[in-house]
Amino acid sequence: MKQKLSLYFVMGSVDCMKDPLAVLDEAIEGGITMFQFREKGKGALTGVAKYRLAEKLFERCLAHNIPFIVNDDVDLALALQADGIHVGQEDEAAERVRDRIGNKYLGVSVHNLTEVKKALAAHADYVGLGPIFPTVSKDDAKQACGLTMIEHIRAHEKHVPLVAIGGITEQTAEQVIKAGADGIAVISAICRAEHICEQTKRLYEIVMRTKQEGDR
Ligand SMILES: Cc1ncc(COP(=O)(O)OP(=O)(O)O)c(N)n1
Ligand SMILES: Cc1nc(C(=O)O)sc1CCOP(=O)(O)O
Ligand SMILES: [Mg+2]
Repeated sequence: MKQKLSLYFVMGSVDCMKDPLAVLDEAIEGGITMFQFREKGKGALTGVAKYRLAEKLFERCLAHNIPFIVNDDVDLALALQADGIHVGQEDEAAERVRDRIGNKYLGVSVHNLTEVKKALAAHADYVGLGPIFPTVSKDDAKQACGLTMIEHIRAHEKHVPLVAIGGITEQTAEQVIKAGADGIAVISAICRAEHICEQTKRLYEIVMRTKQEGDR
């Protein structure tokens, strides 16, 4: 799991400045290790249109052996037979989601150590900690928790697979991994890049090099 979390790309049509399929293709070519379909926000697709887009993005991931995770929508994840689901503290309860999805991947958003322990008790496969830095991609994001929260959680839960999210860029990725995250989850660092493939390659290289330097 920790390897899969290394460069976790989160995206929906609203985040993209061009065709989401083209964005995903370039990100895959650049080396993403996991993908989350997060169709959310003003102008997001719903119903059949959402399903059709998810289906096409999933096909791309399947062809390249990239785990395809659905954000929030457990019914969609089950209908597509996706690889997993990501839920937050205000979504369907993690225990119930675990019951519904069997052994598919379950990711849970956390903001502190108490929530990490609860997520582990619900048999989450990984936790998503954020926002580490201020973000432009989530309207209802909490206050940034900074690198110290990664260090704090890692000091108390040495083995939990943890991906950091929120405002992470090429400039901050190294510090995030050094603080103890197993990977970075990003929207804008990839979606807003002028050259998506090259930018993704740079992020991948930073994460992998920093993990190797730390023997992880
Ligand atoms: C990897 C990852 N971590 C955290 C989140 C945030 O989930 P949530 O708090 O449920 O907020 P929404 O993304 O649903 O707006 C995430 N999606 N992915
Ligand atoms: C989807 C999401 N969840 C967050 C959390 O704090 O749980 S922050 C966030 C948005 C991440 O996008 P960007 O890389 O553009 O900052
Ligand atoms: Mg959610």
